Formats: sequence, C-alpha cells, structure tokens
Amino acid sequence: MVELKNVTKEFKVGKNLVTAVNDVSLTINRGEIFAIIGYSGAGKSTLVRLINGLEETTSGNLIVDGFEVSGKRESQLREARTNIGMIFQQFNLMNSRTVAANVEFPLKVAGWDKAKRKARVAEMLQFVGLADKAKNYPDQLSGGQKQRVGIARALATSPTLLLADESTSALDPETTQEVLELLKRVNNELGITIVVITHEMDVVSSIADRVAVMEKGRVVELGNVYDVFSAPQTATAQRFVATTVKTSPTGEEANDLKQRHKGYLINVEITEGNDRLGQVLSRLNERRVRFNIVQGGLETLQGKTYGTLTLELIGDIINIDAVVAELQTVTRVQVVR
Ligand SMILES: Nc1ncnc2c1ncn2[C@@H]1O[C@H](COP(=O)(O)OP(=O)(O)OP(=O)(O)O)[C@@H](O)[C@H]1O
Repeated sequence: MVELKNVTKEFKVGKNLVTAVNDVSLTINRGEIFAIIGYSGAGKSTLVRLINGLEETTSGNLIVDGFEVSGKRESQLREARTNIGMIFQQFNLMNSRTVAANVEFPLKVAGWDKAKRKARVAEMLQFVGLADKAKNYPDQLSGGQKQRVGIARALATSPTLLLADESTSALDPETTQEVLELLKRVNNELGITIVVITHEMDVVSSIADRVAVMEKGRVVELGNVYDVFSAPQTATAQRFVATTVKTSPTGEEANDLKQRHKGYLINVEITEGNDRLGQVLSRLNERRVRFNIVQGGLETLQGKTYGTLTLELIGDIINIDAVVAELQTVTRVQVVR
C-alpha cells in the first residue's frame, strides 16, 4: 500500500541541513494498522507529510497505492491525495461551520453534487455515531466527538489510506480508547489501511498490527507489535516498552530491592510459549538453589503474554552461576546491579 525505498528528507535551515528522515525503507501492507512511534523530533510528522505529498522527498522512492509520489507536480499530487484521508491532534475543524458542513467540505472540493453530498454526510455521521450532532458547531462538542467528526470528514471521499498524526494525544485516556475503537472499526469494516503516528506506546498496543520505532530520522526497529514489545532490541524501543510494563529495575528501584532481598537478583524475560523457562525453574532445587519472585509485570498483547520477572536466587554463588548460565539458554537474563 505504501512503499518507501531509501527515502531521505533534508531541510535547509539557514546554512545548515537538517535530515528529518534519513534513508528510510519500509512497506505498509494493504489492510493493516501500522504505527510509527518515536520521541519529538524523530521525523514522524515529516514521514507522514512525505506520504501525502505535502513535502517532497530529497532522495529515494515513495509509492502510495501504486502511484509514485516522489518527483510529481502539485496537480498530479492533488489527485493522488484524494485517496488519502488525514486526521490531526488538534482536529483542524472549521469552527464557523456546522458538523455536517465540515464533513461535506471535502466532497464539495471533489465536485460531488448536492444530493450525493447530503446522503454521504448522513452516512458518515451515522458511522461515527454523531447523526444527532449534524447541526451543532465544533465548539459544542467534546474532544472525542470532534475527532470523530475529523474521522467522518477524512473518510467522506472513500480514501483507501488514513493517516492519523497524534490523533489521540489531546484526549484523556478513556476518550482515547473510544477513538481507537472507532479506528479499529474503520479498518475492519471499511478495509481502510491506517498509519498511526504516536509517541504513546499504549496507542500502539491497543490498535496496531506492526510498529516502526523512529529515532533521529531513522527507523531503528520494525516488526510485529508483539515481537517488538516482548523483546525490544534497541534502547529507544526498550524505553517505550518500559512505559507500559514493569521492566528490569534500575537506579533507586534496584537499590531498594537489593536492600530488601539479600540474594542474587536477576531479571528474566517472559514470552508466550516459553515453557523451557518453567522447566529450568522447576529443577532449581536439584542445583541447590532456591528462588523467590520479588517483582514483575506481565501483559497480554495480540492474545499472547509478555513481560519480565525479577527473581531472587539463594544458594552458593557457584551453583547460582550455573543456574544463570542455564537460564540464559532459554530466555534473556539481566543481573540487577
Ligand atoms: N519545515 C521544516 N524546516 C526545517 N526543519 C524541519 C521542518 N520540519 C521538520 N523539521 C525538523 O526535522 C526534524 C523532524 O521533525 P518532525 O516534526 O518530523 O518530528 P516528529 O517526530 O514528528 O516530532 P513532533 O512529534 O515533535 O512533531 C526535527 O529536527 C525538525 O526540527
């Protein structure tokens, strides 16, 4: 659906060049929900603006729904853009126009006749559950309702791709979940491919099939959401995962645990279907080592469990060393220092 091959975007700032997107290659499949996560300045918004042709690539190839976006003129891009819907953090609704007029606007631009426009607006407002708000103004709506209007407007012209740039960042957690549920329906019922840009790991875990982690313009990690959450490879991905599930204790927390538990503390990674870990733990007394679970956190994602447990091992250090070596053959193990 979206294919980027070695895409780079540089901006000239005075005499300097800022590389906002740096040699990014990735494929977003038709029908999936793909998340792009990264801290502020990672290049996420620029990537989205490249996909919808609002920025021109400096180099590389960018293909959206079979259409080569890179190197095209504005008039050609305008047509391609009708295939792409977009929703924003601040909703970007026209406050002087009614909810219905906001949803109708892209249809007017696309030249639909009045009767067809009216029917489509009613259909879209019904879909997002706001049929009774057609005559209201955006100021009279809650944040979640405003974003639902944004979604109705973005989908009015039946795009095949929806770009959601921090679309829930201005909403409270409950409203965020409502909007994410609606996006899931958009994906399931209408078959629309969705690209979600976010800095919140909860958004990724609630909705996405796959995730790309961006840092300094590059994609540093990419994969199925479960794989990235259960075994993050880069420090950036590990920091994001730590915001959703208890990970290996460090600093103050590690000191506190060591005060309370005098044994040898290790952190073990738990992943679905890893029964070998249980087998090793069940044989520890044969090695004259006991263990206590002192801390941990497990989550379920895409129907599979992941997380970490902090264990206190008690016994002779030689036996403990042998146990740690054996555990390392079945999962990732970190010594708590
Ligand atoms: N039009 C521009 N001119 C110059 N520099 C820009 C421009 N747009 C983005 N940048 C720079 O490119 C880098 C990436 O910015 P971008 O907005 O894409 O990041 P982001 O991950 O979306 O962050 P945020 O969530 O804060 O928007 C930043 O260093 C930013 O300052």
